[in-house]
Amino acid sequence: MAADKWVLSVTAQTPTNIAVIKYWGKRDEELILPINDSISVTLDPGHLCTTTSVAVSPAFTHDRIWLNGKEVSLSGGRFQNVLREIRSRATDYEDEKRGIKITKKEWEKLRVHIVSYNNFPTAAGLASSAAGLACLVFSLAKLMNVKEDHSQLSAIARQGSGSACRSLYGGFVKWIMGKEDNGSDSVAVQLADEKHWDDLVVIIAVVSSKQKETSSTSGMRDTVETSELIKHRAKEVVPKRIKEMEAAIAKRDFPSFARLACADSNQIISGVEKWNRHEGTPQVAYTFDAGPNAVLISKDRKTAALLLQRLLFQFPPQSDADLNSYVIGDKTILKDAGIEDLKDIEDLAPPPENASTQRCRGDVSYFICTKPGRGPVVLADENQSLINPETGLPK
Ligand SMILES: Nc1ncnc2c1ncn2[C@@H]1O[C@H](COP(=O)(O)OP(=O)(O)OP(=O)(O)O)[C@@H](O)[C@H]1O
Ligand SMILES: C[C@@](O)(CCOP(=O)(O)OP(=O)(O)O)CC(=O)O
Repeated sequence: MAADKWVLSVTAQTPTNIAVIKYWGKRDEELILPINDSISVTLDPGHLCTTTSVAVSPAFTHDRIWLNGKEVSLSGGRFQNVLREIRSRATDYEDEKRGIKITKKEWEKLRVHIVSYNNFPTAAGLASSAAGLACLVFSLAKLMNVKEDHSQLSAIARQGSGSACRSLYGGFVKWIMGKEDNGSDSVAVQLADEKHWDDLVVIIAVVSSKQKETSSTSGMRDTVETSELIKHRAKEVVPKRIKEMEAAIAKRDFPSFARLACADSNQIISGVEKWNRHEGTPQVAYTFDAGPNAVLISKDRKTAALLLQRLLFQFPPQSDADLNSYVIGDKTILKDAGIEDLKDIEDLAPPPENASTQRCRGDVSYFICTKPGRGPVVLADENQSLINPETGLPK
C-alpha cells in the first residue's frame, strides 16, 4: 500500500435519550452550560440510534460530513468546537501491521471524513442532535486514540448539543450543570445502568416526523430572555425534583418516577391522567420535548400492552395503513396487546375509565415501542462501516 493511500476508520453506534427532568435554558450559549441539572433515560439503540463512521487519510484534503446520505456543511460553530476539542486530545497511534503511525502533532493536520445515519427522523423532536453529536464525539475519540473517560467526553459532546452529553451513557443519566465558567464540571454521570430497571417500556407516539418549527436552542433562548418563571424553575423547582427523581430511580419507585416526569413536562394528556387516577396509582408517565411527540413510559410490559390498546383505540391508523410500519420497534408489545392485524384495532373497545374517548384517525404518524438501553459502542465489523476503506468516501 502506498504510504499516502491508507484510510483509517472507526464506526460507532450511540443511543438517543429522553429527559424526565428537563434541561431548559442556558447560562452560556457558546459552551452550552445549562441553568439546571437534568436526568434522562437512554433509549434502546436497537430501535433509535445514530451510526457514525469516521476516517482519516493523508489523501483527504478537507474535513467533510455526510448526514443521512447527503453532504452537509461542517462549518457550524458547534461542529467546529467538537472537532477542535477532540483533536487537541488526540494521542500517538500506531498500527504496525498496516504500517500506519500518527503522532499527536500529525492528528492536527489530518483531515476527517464523517458519514452518519440516524435510524429515525432527524430534527423531528426525537433527539437526533443528542445521538448524533454524542456519536460524533465518541467515534472521533476512538479514532484519534483519545484517552479521556466517558464523563470527560460528555463535556465535549455537550458543546455540540446540550442533551448529547447524556447519550454517552446507557440506562439512567444525570447531567450535572456544574459551577465553573469554563464548563469543566458540567458533565454527565450514570445514575444506574439499563439493567437496574429493565421492566420499563417506552412507547413514543410520533405525531409528526417533519422538521420542527422551533428548535430547542431558540425555544430555550426565548424562555430565558422573556420568562421570570424559568429562574424560579431552575433555582427552586428543579433541584428538589432532581433529588426526588434520583431516589425514585434508585428504588425503582414507579409512582414517584411517573409523578415527577409528568410534572416536569409541559403538557397534559388527559387520557393518561384519567387512567392513572382511575387505577389509584400511576400506570404510565408521559413527557414531551420541544416537539409534539409524546413519550410514554409504562412500569412493565403488561401495562405497556394495556397502554398500546388505549393508544391504538384513540389513534387508529388510516384504513390503507400497514400495521407493520404503524407500530415499530419492539413488536412483541403489540402481540401482548392481542393485535395482529388492522381489524383487531378496529375491534378494540374504548378504555373502561374513559368510555367516551373519541377516535382520532391519522393524528399519529406511527408508534415506536422501545425500552431503556445501553450506551455507545464501537462496531468492529468492517461490514458495518459506512465508509469505503479504499476511497474514504461514503459506501
Ligand atoms: N447523526 C448526526 N450526526 C451529526 N449531527 C447530527 C446528526 N443528527 C442530527 N445532527 C445535528 O442535529 C441537528 C438537529 O437538531 P435539533 O435539536 O434541531 O433536532 P432534534 O435533536 O431531532 O430534536 P430535539 O433535540 O428537540 O429532540 C441537525 O440539523 C444536525 O446538525
Ligand atoms: C426539551 C429538551 O429535549 C431540550 C434539548 O435541547 P438540545 O440539547 O437539543 O438543545 P441545544 O443544547 O441548544 O442543542 C430537554 C432535554 O433533553 O433535557
